[in-house]
Amino acid sequence: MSTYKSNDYIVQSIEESLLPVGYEEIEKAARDILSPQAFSYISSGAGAEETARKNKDAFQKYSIVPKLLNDVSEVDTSISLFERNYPTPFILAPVGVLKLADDQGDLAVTRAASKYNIPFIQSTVSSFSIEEVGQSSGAPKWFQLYWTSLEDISFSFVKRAEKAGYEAIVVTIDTVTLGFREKDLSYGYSPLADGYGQGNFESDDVFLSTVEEVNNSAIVDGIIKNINYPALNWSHISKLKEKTSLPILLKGVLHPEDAQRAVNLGVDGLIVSNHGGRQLDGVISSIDALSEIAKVVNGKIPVLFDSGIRRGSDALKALALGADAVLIGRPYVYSLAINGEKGVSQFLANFLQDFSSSMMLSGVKNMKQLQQLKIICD
Ligand SMILES: Cc1cc2nc3c(=O)[nH]c(=O)nc-3n(C[C@H](O)[C@H](O)[C@H](O)COP(=O)(O)O)c2cc1C
Ligand SMILES: CCCCCCC(=O)C(=O)O
Repeated sequence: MSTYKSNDYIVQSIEESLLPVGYEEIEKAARDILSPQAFSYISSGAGAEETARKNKDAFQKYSIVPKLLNDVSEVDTSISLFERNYPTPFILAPVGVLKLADDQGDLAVTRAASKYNIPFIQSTVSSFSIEEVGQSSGAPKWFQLYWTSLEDISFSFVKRAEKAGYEAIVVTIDTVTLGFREKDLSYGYSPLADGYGQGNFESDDVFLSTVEEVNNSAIVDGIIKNINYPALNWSHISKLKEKTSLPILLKGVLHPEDAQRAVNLGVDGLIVSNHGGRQLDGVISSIDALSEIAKVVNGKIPVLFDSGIRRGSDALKALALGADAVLIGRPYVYSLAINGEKGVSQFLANFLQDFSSSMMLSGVKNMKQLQQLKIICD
């Protein structure tokens, strides 16, 4: 369903109110459920968490200027991306090690996503394999690639994703090495060591042929060695283009010149993101980076956005500032921790209600009108 009438979802929300409604309450409930280490891994940012804070604060600088009396009795939230129609402009961001939040991890998330036909981007370091996630539900699936130091492993993942029916490859470019995450370091904690991030690796023949012994610690060491790849550069993206016919998106773009170069190279889409403040601390908030990048790209390829989306009005601002679609991250991970598949499903119902109400209250009834919505910056 892509057209909403007033309060389509709210009835469902009240009947199934197992999940807190507001983001802060959801985060608090997840904190109460998860171990301190797990909560810290999900919630924290790198360094002094300056960027993680900026992501949140920056949204408040932007104000919506509604234009009213436009008969919004029905709003159409549908979009089209890579020649496919989607009922909403939302996508679930790639999040590794989801078993940390719930035993069913990626499987629970994709089942919830399928109810709303929302694409799920599976992480390279997912808890389940491409094949398991591929078969878990009818949700559209994209694959997020951490380039590996042994290229054959990267290409093996891409081929497996193609075979399993995935519809796009998202190359994360901001994680050539892991950010300095002070809280995780203080705890001495890595969810990889708990075995939560090896779904794709333990089922990959090319990777397994590189480890001396097939046991947990060899696999974990192998993953860490492989996903740290500081040599990543534009030539790898060109090479990937030759290897797959799937659309390729770059995730983690913040500089307009990188956006321009990606367009020139024939990349199919960009994700403006600072990885939720988890990589380089001190970088620009994603929302502050968005408009300039959208301007440079000028509609040539889709510009997606993440980092800091918590509510419908945040999504509204990002879409009005030039995003073609928006990725949701931490809110669905906390909802998963609180109530598994049902938690994610409930969160999405509330989020969609919030978003469609926000459209109505802004006086816009479709994505085209949303792109024209006036936003002022303090
Ligand atoms: C626990 C966690 C794990 C993540 N794992 C990945 C990952 O494997 N690959 C990736 O590209 N991004 C990963 N991200 C970043 C998200 O895709 C997204 O950019 C980020 O969550 C956006 O910030 P927000 O959640 O604050 O909105 C992860 C984020 C979190 C919170
Ligand atoms: C400790 C393993 C890290 C894998 C990378 C997952 C990720 O992107 C993140 O932000 O965390």
